[in-house]
Amino acid sequence: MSLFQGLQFLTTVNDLKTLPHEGVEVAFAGRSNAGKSSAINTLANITRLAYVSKTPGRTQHINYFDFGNERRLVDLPGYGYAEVPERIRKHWQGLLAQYLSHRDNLIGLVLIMDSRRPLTDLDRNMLSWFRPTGKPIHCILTKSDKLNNQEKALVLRKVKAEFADDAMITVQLFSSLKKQGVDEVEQVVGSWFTAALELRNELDPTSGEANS
Ligand SMILES: Nc1nc2c(ncn2[C@@H]2O[C@H](COP(=O)(O)OP(=O)(O)OP(=O)(O)O)[C@@H](O)[C@H]2O)c(=O)[nH]1
Ligand SMILES: [Mg+2]
Repeated sequence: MSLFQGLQFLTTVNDLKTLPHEGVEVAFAGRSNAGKSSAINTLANITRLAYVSKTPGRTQHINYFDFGNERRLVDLPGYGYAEVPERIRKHWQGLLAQYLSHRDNLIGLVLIMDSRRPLTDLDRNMLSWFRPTGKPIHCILTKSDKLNNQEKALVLRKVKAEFADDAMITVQLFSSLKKQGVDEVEQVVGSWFTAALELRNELDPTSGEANS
């Protein structure tokens, strides 16, 4: 069975103090309405695993999903939604900064961006908090079904060029609508988990059963 096919909802948390202690996790971050929840549903091949809404700013919690073997996916609250009151926006910004820069369980960041407007200032904030950790980042340019082939090639080239000097950052196009790009996400995220679990087994050979 492919990695995402076994994905199940685990829990919802509202602050950093209640994050699970165990497991390794990959976080999905992105502007509100960029298509995070849709991407998670498409990857898992389940229509209503993560909540998709036409109203931006819907995901205002940290949702945990489980792949099995203590591997988790974290759906972070979308940022940049203007209708959210300033005080709440500040709160989540601070929380995201803390989470991305200090969370030990986190092994990689999937940054979801609308392929029509990637790398906004807020996306760059996320990158600036996470890049110092040295952990890998995979940029997913969503809603690629809205672009023609030439536009797709152009945006892919543009975003790749931004990070040409950083081997820890990879980029791909994705469409939840057309289910395009699923294999590539699987391959990248799968390789992160494999590397993390191998490292854990090297450090603690008694944890080997978690890698079966
Ligand atoms: N055409 C097209 N529309 C998409 C795609 N992915 C998401 N959408 C639409 O974009 C809107 C937002 O999608 P969500 O998945 O809820 O976005 P989100 O990033 O989870 O948003 P928040 O929860 O507010 O942070 C919905 O109307 C989706 O149907 C895609 O690949 N193609
Ligand atoms: Mg969402």
